[in-house]
Amino acid sequence: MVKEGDHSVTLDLLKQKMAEFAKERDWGQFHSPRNLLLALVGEVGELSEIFQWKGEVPKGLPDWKDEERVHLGEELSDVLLYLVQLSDVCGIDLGRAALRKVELNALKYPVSLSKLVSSKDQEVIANKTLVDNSDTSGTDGAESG
Ligand SMILES: Nc1ccn([C@H]2C[C@H](O)[C@@H](COP(=O)(O)OP(=O)(O)OP(=O)(O)O)O2)c(=O)n1
Repeated sequence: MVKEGDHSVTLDLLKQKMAEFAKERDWGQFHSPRNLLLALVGEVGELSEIFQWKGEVPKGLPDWKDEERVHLGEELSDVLLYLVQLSDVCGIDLGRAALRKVELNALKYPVSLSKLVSSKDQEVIANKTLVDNSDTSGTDGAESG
């Protein structure tokens, strides 16, 4: 049984456990990349429902009941477990890929740059991807720099 603060939980362990889970039930036949992606998206929907209509909630969720926290942990886990399985059947080493992405992010958004610009511009940089990908032409088009 996993105890609180147990640092032995790794992506590899989760990958092994989920592969075992699927094998024991002969569910590998259903775990195609597309099916796992759809299951993942479904769980993201369930995760979203927890926050739906609540308005903004403070970090740490100070006012949440224990059972709400447990539920949140379960939905976060479902998302992670499907993501781990999706990566596995696609032959992607998720840990390595994520670590590489962390390094790429650091190159793309250098600390030196964030210290040069105002906090308003930092917000713009942090949301740049969202703005770039948004379809709305009504944004104020604010640019950093
Ligand atoms: N074919 C399947 C079915 C389930 N799971 C695993 C991954 C998730 O961690 C969890 C998802 O189970 P459910 O589909 O029962 O979803 P919930 O646990 O969210 O239940 P519910 O949708 O009833 O709230 O079980 C899996 O790997 N492969």
